[in-house]
Amino acid sequence: MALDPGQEHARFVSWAEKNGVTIDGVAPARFVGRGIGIVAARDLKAGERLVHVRNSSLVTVASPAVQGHKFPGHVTVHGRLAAFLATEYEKGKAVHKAWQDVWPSKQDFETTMPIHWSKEARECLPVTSKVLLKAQRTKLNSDFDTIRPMYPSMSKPLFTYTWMIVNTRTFYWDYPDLSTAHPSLPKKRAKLTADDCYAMCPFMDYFNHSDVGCDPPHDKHGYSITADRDYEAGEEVYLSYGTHTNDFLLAEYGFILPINKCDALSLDHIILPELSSSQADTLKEDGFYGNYTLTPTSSTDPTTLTCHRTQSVLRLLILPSRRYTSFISGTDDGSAEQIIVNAYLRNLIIAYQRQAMEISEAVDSLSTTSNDSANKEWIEDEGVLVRQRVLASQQEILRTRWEQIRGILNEAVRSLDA
Ligand SMILES: C[S@@+](CC[C@H](N)C(=O)[O-])C[C@H]1O[C@@H](n2cnc3c(N)ncnc32)[C@H](O)[C@@H]1O
Repeated sequence: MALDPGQEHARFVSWAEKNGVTIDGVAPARFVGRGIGIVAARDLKAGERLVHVRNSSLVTVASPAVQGHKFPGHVTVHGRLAAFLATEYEKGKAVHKAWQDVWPSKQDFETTMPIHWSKEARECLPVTSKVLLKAQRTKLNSDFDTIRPMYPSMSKPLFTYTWMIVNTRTFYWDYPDLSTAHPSLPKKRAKLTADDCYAMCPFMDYFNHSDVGCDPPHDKHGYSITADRDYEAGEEVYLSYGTHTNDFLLAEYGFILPINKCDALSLDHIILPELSSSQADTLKEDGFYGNYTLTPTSSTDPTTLTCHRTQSVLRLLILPSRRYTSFISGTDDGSAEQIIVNAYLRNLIIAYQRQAMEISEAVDSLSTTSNDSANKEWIEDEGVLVRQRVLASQQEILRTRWEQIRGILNEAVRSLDA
């Protein structure tokens, strides 16, 4: 159900409309469990343009206000935007104050974003989320270290907050006038990487994600969002942030979808320890080391469960190496050995099921007394009840994710047994 979002959102919408955002037929609303999102304010037809955000309303490293900070060349785009927002944040009259006022609070992030969870709760994350989180923390720390000499008084908690705002609220932007956009950006479009292409986009950052939703295409004039289907007044309108698994969404955005057609599980932590060092070398040489996925399926054809890479590594593990070679070279489809490959995969999945049960039990026994769950000042101030509420919401998301994982593994075993 769409609830009234509050006065600060009405103020922001009016600020946005005066600052290059055109809004038609949609409005911000509060949704239980999803914070603020976008609701259809009237019946909408597929293809109708709902939002347009002018190029000059975006905040990118090419925006004059960000360029004004003269960040040294080695500061990443993510770091520049986070430092810019952090310096703006404490100004009572910041240009983007109305926008800032509608962002999630530090406390919201400390509840939902795994980077802020206790070590004990982080230990209960799926392996893929843990790997992403480690990379996220490394990037954040490195960005803070490069920024600190310019702003010695900038606090790490504030920088972490604005860094997470950038992480959860930016869109892919590849600068229409790239050759003059910013001296630290490559001059040729082909040289741009995803790490260069961040834009903060007012109003568009209200949209929540779904695996099926509107796309946010952009051109030199800015971003447009059109309805991907008909909507009835009162329905939530989602964007698709991309083809993301729930483990990715959890680490990078602090939520999971109840049903996610893009979901998949990594089998790396189950398969890689089985490899001898020479098998690992062979796979690296052939470009088949890691990235082994299990795709949810209700099909009784077990070959739809795993990707070609997984089928390849399983063959290297249990068959003579020439059988592996003929499989990866495509001279043999491997069907003669499929039964023993499936049996081996089944054993690996059973081992994964045991781990999933153990971690689910650890989630149930998480407690508010863990060493570092009490180190957030605001939680200390608010006392035991808040700490319990924060923990309960982290446990709920972890329980749900592990139930999903167990469901995928059970389906896989059923499919292999069929
Ligand atoms: C771009 S913002 C969307 C607006 C945000 N809900 C807010 O309150 O400002 C992305 C954040 O919204 C939340 N979110 C997005 N899609 C969601 C979904 N389907 N379910 C739950 N939370 C979602 C997550 O907290 C995510 O980090």
